[in-house]
Amino acid sequence: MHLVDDYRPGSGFFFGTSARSLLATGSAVVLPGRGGLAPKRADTVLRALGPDQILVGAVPFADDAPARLIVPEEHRWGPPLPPKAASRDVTPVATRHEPEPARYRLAVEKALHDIDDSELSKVVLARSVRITPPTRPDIPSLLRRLRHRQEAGFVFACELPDGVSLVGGSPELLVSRERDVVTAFPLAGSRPRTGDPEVDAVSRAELLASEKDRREHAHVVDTIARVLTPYCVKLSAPSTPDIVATAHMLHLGTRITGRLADPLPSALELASALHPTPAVCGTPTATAASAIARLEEFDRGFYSGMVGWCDSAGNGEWAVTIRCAEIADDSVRLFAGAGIVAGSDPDAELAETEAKLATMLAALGHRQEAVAR
Ligand SMILES: C=C(O[C@H]1C=CC=C(C(=O)O)[C@@H]1O)C(=O)O
Repeated sequence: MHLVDDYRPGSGFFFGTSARSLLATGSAVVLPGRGGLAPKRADTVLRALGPDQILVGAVPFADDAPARLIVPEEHRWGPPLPPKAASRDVTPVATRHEPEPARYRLAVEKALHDIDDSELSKVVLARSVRITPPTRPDIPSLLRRLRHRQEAGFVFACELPDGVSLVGGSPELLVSRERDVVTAFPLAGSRPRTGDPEVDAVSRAELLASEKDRREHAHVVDTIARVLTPYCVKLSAPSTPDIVATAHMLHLGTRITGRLADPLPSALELASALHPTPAVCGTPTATAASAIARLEEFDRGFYSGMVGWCDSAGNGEWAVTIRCAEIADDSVRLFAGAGIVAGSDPDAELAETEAKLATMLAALGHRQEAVAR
């Protein structure tokens, strides 16, 4: 028995790292407010919290979409969630794409023109896939299987209005704050991981040597450093990225750490100052956000937002809401995106989003039917 087994669909929240797990239930306070505004208002709520109270939830990608931030009735911390391998009987599943893969490719081509013709340097273009599983997935089992594919990252579940559960296994830390120490660990620049050690060794080397991927990565590191600098007395980041591996992907990643100045901002204030980073939006942010609104054909919802917790002292952890799905009674909607910069190849970006979608699909026990291009 793990505390995840007490997760209550309808009113639960779970956030697990490799160090510990957090389970929250009920809602003493539901914060009003849309996307970007909700975390700003939350600061007043944070200051009014009792010493044992926390705030948990998820913020969507778009500034004008409603956030889901709550003060739960109760919460418990526990040991890390033990991983569980998915069943070996992986079944193919019919998928509905938004947009169709060929249109996604076209959107990448249009983004490449925008990058040539305007101040846009990077834009993250996403796609969504809807599947209809025979029964609604059981959240504790799904979280255990996601943990198996994401041992170093974050697994989360958050109940949204209208009976929808947001569930995912994200490899990316947006920001954490513990006393006066702030950490961000942005990822950008990717290759699919095959599981064949020789092929993956070549991909790792290629990724580290790729000028295009290093540029795509640098946009995120530079922006995060620029946003965090005014809050810090000291901030450092290695000049060369590392490789962060998940079950399905290899990413370039850079751990950024800093010492915060007084008065200490809360983890939520830092997260909302950073969101949306160029790992999910682009550079410059406003130009990339309008390119996304023009080129993507679906509503991102909570995908590419942030999910996490913050306590009354302002400590907390917020992950980037990727490798996730919105689960409803009759369907499951998965999301994945890829960063586009000058030199990106539309076919490779489409393949990258497919590999990213495999994280959730495999945890759900499925694989996608071959995608027609
Ligand atoms: C936007 C996603 O991934 C981000 C995180 C890691 C690598 C990324 C990339 O290489 O494009 C993306 O920036 C996603 O998984 O949907």
